[in-house]
Amino acid sequence: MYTMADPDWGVAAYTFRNADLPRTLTEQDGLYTLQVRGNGEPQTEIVDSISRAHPGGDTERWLADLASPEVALLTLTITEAGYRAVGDGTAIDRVLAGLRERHRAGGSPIALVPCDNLPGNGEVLRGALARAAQDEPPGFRSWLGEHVSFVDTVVDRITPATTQDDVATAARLTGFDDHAPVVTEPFSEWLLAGEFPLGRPAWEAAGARFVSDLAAYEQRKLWFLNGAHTLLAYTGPVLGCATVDEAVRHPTLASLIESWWDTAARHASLPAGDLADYRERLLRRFSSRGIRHHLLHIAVAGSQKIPARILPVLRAERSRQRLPEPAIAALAGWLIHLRDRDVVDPRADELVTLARAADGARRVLSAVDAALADDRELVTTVDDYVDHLRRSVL
Ligand SMILES: NC(=O)c1ccc[n+]([C@@H]2O[C@H](COP(=O)([O-])OP(=O)(O)OC[C@H]3O[C@@H](n4cnc5c(N)ncnc54)[C@H](O)[C@@H]3O)[C@@H](O)[C@H]2O)c1
Ligand SMILES: O=P(O)(O)OC[C@@H](O)[C@@H](O)[C@H](O)[C@H](O)CO
Repeated sequence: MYTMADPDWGVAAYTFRNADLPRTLTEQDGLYTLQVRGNGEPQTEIVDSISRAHPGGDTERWLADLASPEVALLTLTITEAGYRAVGDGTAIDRVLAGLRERHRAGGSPIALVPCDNLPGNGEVLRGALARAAQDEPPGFRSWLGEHVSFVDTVVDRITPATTQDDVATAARLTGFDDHAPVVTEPFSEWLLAGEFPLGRPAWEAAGARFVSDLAAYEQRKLWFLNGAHTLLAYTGPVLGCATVDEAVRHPTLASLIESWWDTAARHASLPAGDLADYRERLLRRFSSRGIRHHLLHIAVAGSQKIPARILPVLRAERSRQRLPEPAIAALAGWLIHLRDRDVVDPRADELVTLARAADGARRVLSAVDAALADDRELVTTVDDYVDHLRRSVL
């Protein structure tokens, strides 16, 4: 959507696992409908920035694109877990293969732009590629260090998975029989920090902002938005809520969210006025009836999200001897999820076994933070909160 603001640029899009989506997009000339849903009738826009769409398995094409000096940058949206996966066929492995090809073909510089919800996502990607490249020849490794730029980003726009109803609505609104529409909210923020050695689209024409340091914005978004989503994703289903908008209307969860934001605000870096505006707007965004954002879709890969979103605030509170209820609730809800649900997480097997042990709270905490696992008062409180949450259902 941002790239559409600059007609000089286009996107060659690759999926990782999904072979149907590139086929669908190719059949409709790369066009798709963006359905923006506020509280009234959805607004629609046809996005035309995808020039080509390919399945990730099209290795020859991928390597040729990455080798081409016409390609100035690569954005990645591969989930938090995608940066952690190592070995053949992983996203990091494929990016490294592409960069190797680029180096061989003359070594034009390139910017890598990760768009996943991780603190310091540019640095996370740099670290993952450096680890994957440790046995590569020194010439290639020094090229990676000197000619590949890592751009930090914060992407802030709630965009749930597309449903069959969304497909039907898109067709009704536009007359275009689109099989790959995207539903989103009116709010949109994209912040970036880093260098683009071969240039970039004029994304600022569509509202992107380029800043020198993203840390405070990352913290605001990951703690306030994603932290609240994580809290709701693990507690909401226990209390019978299926979506974010249902959860923020549930009195217990609504008060947990407010309490989470009060707690996070005590430790956040941005000025209080900025945080107050952000949370006021967040409440409206979460309450929107136009967006059906399923909690169980958000409740994946807790092991990658809780350490970045909940634990920094919890540690800061524990250092002041406080036991913040919303952070305890998030951990208790996560334990219940690990015990009762089908768990999707790169550490699922390990975590499910730990959670189902007699001292599950301590063991699960030890898998994400050894010091917190030694905090007996915290562990007991999480255990008690599991019972409290379960009793709340009756
Ligand atoms: N949807 C949103 O509201 C939103 C907003 C801001 C940021 N994000 C970030 O984008 C990420 C993806 O969200 P989405 O809504 O597009 O999800 P999605 O499920 O629609 O897409 C995830 C994509 O990542 C790929 N993937 C999954 N696991 C992977 C792995 N281990 N390695 C490589 N690729 C993998 C999938 O094949 C798929 O193409 C989120 O995890 C989040 O960090 C999402
Ligand atoms: O899988 P996650 O938790 O990183 O993301 C799920 C949602 O919280 C997320 O997609 C938000 O909608 C998004 O981060 C809003 O900008």
